[in-house]
Formats: sequence, structure tokens, C-alpha cells
Amino acid sequence: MNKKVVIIMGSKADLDWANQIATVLNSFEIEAVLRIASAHKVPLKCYNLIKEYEKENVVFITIAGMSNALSGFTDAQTHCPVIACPPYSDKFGGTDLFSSVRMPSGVAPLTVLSPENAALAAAKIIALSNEDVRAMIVAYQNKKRTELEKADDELQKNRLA
Ligand SMILES: Nc1c(C(=O)O)ncn1[C@@H]1O[C@H](COP(=O)(O)O)[C@@H](O)[C@H]1O
Repeated sequence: MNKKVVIIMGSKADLDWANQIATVLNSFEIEAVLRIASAHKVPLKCYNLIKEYEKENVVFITIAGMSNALSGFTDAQTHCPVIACPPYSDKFGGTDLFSSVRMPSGVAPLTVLSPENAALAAAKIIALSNEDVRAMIVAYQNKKRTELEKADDELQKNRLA
């Protein structure tokens, strides 16, 4: 598996969300390639991008708000893992999300809602064949544990004071 994640977003409106994912990937020393292509609007471009990058055995992260065609489209064209990370919207009671979670048979993008967690999921896939990334994930998880312990210690101290 290549130490590279290709983030395909459906619109430049998703760039901030993509950058949040890229920042976490970079903290694991994983290269993040950012591309804009919509399965709805430019399916041929989308297809060509997927075929170009899949030769490198990458993880794809797809960002598509509203009606998410991009994630299923991408997953169905490649052997590489695809993680859908649709941007948050509370419009229409958050119903956009349904277009990410119900896929036809044989189409299996994984949906992870938080940008940080989507990057972590991609890093874990890469870590299966990369010891350096594995060590960084273990360190990341230890840091989270330490933060939790510290928060509890402080809470107990403040309650006793
Ligand atoms: N869901 C999709 C797809 C797709 O699934 O192919 N292409 C664009 N979009 C999303 O529509 C929202 C508005 O897009 P526009 O800015 O083009 O109106 C964005 O969040 C985009 O990801």
C-alpha cells in the first residue's frame, strides 16, 4: 500500500473539509493529494482520476455533500479502499447522510463522518503494511489515553478542592 491518500471532493466548496482531513494525514506523514471531480457533473474526469491513482495502490477519501454519488461511483471502479467522509450539513434534518450509507450490492465505500477519524481510518489501512505509520498510530492513541487520564485527574482534583 502506498503512503498516499487521494482525496476527491465533489466541489471546491468542500475544500475546507478536505484540508482538515489532509492536516491529520500529514501528521502521520502521509501524503494527501487533493482533487476536485464530481460523479454527477464530470463522470469521465472522475473515472480517469480513479484509474490513474489506483495504479499506485492508494486509499481514496471521497467528500461529497448533498446527494453523494461520488463515493459509490469511486468504490465501484476500483480495488482500492474508499472512505466516504461527507461534509456535515443540518439542512433537511441531516437527511443528506442517507445517500452515503445505503449502497447497492458490490459497492462498499466505508463512511466515517469526522474528518479526523476518516484520516485515522485511512492511516490504519496504510499501517497494515507500513511500520512507521503503525508506530505513529500507537503514539496517537497513547496521547488520547493520556489526555483522558489527565482530564479525569483534574476533574477529581477540582472536585476535592
Ligand atoms: N455530492 C456531490 C457530487 C457527486 O456525488 O458526484 N458532486 C458534487 N457533490 C456535492 O454537492 C455539493 C454542492 O456542490 P456545488 O458546489 O457544485 O453546488 C458539494 O458538497 C459537492 O461535494
